[in-house]
Amino acid sequence: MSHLVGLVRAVQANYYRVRLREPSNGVEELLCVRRARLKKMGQQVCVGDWVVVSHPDWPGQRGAIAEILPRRNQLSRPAIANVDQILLLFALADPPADVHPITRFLLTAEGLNVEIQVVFTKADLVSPQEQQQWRDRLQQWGYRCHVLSLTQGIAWQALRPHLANKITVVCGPSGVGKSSLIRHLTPREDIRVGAVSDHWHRGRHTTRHVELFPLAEGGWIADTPGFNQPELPPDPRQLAAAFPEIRQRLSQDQCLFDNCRHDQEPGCCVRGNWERYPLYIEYLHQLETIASAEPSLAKVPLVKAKSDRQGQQRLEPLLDAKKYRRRSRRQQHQHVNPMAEEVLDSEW
Ligand SMILES: Nc1nc2c(ncn2[C@@H]2O[C@H](COP(=O)(O)OP(=O)(O)OP(=O)(O)O)[C@@H](O)[C@H]2O)c(=O)[nH]1
Ligand SMILES: [Zn+2]
Repeated sequence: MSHLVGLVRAVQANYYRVRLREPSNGVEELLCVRRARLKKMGQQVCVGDWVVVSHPDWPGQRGAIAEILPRRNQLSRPAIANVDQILLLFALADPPADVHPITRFLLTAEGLNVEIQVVFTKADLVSPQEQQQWRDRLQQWGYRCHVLSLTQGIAWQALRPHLANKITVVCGPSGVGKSSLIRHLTPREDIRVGAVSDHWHRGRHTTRHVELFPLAEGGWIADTPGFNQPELPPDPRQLAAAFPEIRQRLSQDQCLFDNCRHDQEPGCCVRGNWERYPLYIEYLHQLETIASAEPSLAKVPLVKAKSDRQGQQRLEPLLDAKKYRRRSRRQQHQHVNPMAEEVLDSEW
């Protein structure tokens, strides 16, 4: 007997809305519960999971989830499995585009290890010059972006090929047009989930409800209402990897120290006058201050607090005995500039 396989589109209380891979008996979706065995094993079903459904009740359009197929990945906030890409949406105006929130969303998305699409909306509210400035800016940061207007119907259709046959999660600040874009992209659908029950509709509009909507070109898209205050990565050591500008510099050059924080260290190839460098430093210091106050994050300390001559506390990099040491003579010949060497000898 062939398995009945489907995609979990939405989770509400103890019910799972499952879109079947192939419609069966004239039914596309089943409202499912989770088999007791899964519950006993503590296996949570989440939106985006591919599942095996058993005990279909075709007239009632009900079923039970018997098995969760292996996940490729899983976002935790909101809980969505098998995500192919994050679509980051920002408005060019109303609310105005601002480097800080844009960077925080980018950092969060970078931490998820999935593809990133950057979209600027409300192009109708700014001049073509301003649109181009943001394009250029993002390009310098290492991202290509789409610029569109929903009210003027400009360019949003060009997004379609980038979404086809993928699970896309839309994130961005409040009011940038996330739900408007999803409404444009998804065909009006008649959700036929039987007598779906009050259970389902109650709480549908809670801010944290996550749902996958089918795209006309194939694939699925989800909004992330209520997740518009992204946090920085919890570990300062992950921060540098989330900046394409830093990745690019490190792919072409090397810092003197293996665990360089790219702050004040001698021989750092990352420090420079690129636009978001001051932002990197600001976030790094914020994270290090938090990490040094939280023992769990400070297992491998990165910084130590030291009083300077004026009695002011400041944070200094702590040297890892093995890693944070001078390079061998041979390596020094290849890389080190004499100034850095001098600082090394006198300070460390
Ligand atoms: N001028 C202009 N307004 C737009 C455009 N797209 C959306 N809007 C308007 O922007 C406002 C916010 O849009 P929403 O789709 O609710 O934004 P959202 O990102 O889902 O907001 P939250 O639900 O708060 O997260 C609405 O009044 C839309 O009509 C656009 O391209 N141009
Ligand atoms: Zn460095």
